[in-house]
Amino acid sequence: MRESEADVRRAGPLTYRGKAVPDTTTDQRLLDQRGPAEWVHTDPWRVLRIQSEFVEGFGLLSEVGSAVSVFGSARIKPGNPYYALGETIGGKLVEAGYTVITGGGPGMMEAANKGAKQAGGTSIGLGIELPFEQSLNDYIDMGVTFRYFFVRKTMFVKYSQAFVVLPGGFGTLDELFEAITLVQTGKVTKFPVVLVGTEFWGGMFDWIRKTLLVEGLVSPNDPELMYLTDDPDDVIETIRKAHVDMARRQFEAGRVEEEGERIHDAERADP
Ligand SMILES: C/C(=C\CNc1ncnc2c1ncn2[C@@H]1O[C@H](COP(=O)(O)O)[C@@H](O)[C@H]1O)CO
Repeated sequence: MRESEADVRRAGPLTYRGKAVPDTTTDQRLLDQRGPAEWVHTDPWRVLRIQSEFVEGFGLLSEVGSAVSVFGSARIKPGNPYYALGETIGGKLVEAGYTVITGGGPGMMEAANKGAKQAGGTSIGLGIELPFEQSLNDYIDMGVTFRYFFVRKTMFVKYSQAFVVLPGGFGTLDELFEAITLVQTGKVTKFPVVLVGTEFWGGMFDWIRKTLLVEGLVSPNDPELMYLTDDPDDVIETIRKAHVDMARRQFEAGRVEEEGERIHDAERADP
C-alpha cells in the first residue's frame, strides 16, 4: 500500500508516520516564535560564539603564506621615531616574503601594517572588541575583530613563523610573555621572538638576567628565548635564518620518519 503525503513526513534524516507526524514543520517552529532570550547570555551559548570565532579565524588565516606577527603600543603616534621603525620593519618583512599580522589597532600596529601595505604585501589585522569605539586601521587588507582575547592569541601563534615585539605597554608585554611561556613550557615549538629597541627593552633584559636568573626563577637558557636588536635588517635575518633551520629540521624529521617506515615495511615483508 502506498503512503499518502499526509501519512508521512520526512524532516531531514527523520521520518514520521501516521499519528507521529507533527502538526508543524521544523522551519515553522524556528521561524514562527521568538521565545525567551536570556539563554544568549549563558555559557553554553558563549561556547558556540567562541567556536564561531575559531571558525572565522581559521577560515581567514589558513591560506595565508608565511607570516610574522608584529606587536607594539597602541598609543605611539605617527611622528614618533618608533612609528617609523615599525613601518620599516613591516616593509622589510614583506620584501623578505612574509605576510604581516598585527592586532589591527592604532600606533605600532598601524605602523607595521602601513609599511607592509606600502611595500605591496599582505597586511592583516586581528582586532579585538574593546569597551570603547575602535576600528581596524586603514592599512589592513584582511581583518577579523575578535570578541575573545584568547581566541585571537591562538591565531597569532598558529599562523606566524615569528613574533616581532616593538616598544609597548601592558598589552605588548602580555603578548611577549605569552609567547615566551608557550615556548618555555614546550607547548609550542621554539620560534623566534625578536624584541626591537635595545634602549627600551634593555632594563627588562637586565632584570631577567640579574634577578630572575640569579634567583633561579627561570632556567639558564630561558633568556635566550628572546633576541634583542635595534637593526631592522637583523630582525629579518634572524627570522629568515630560524625559518630555514626549522624547515630543515622538519624535512630531516620527515626523512627519519620515512626511513623508519621503510625499514619497518621491509622487516614486515622479510621477518
Ligand atoms: C589604547 C587605544 C587603543 C587600543 N586598541 C587596540 N587595538 C588592537 N589591539 C590592541 C589595542 N590595545 C592593545 N592591543 C593589543 O595589545 C598590544 C598593545 O598594547 P599596549 O598596552 O598599547 O602595549 C597590541 O600588540 C595589541 O595586540 C587608544 O588608541
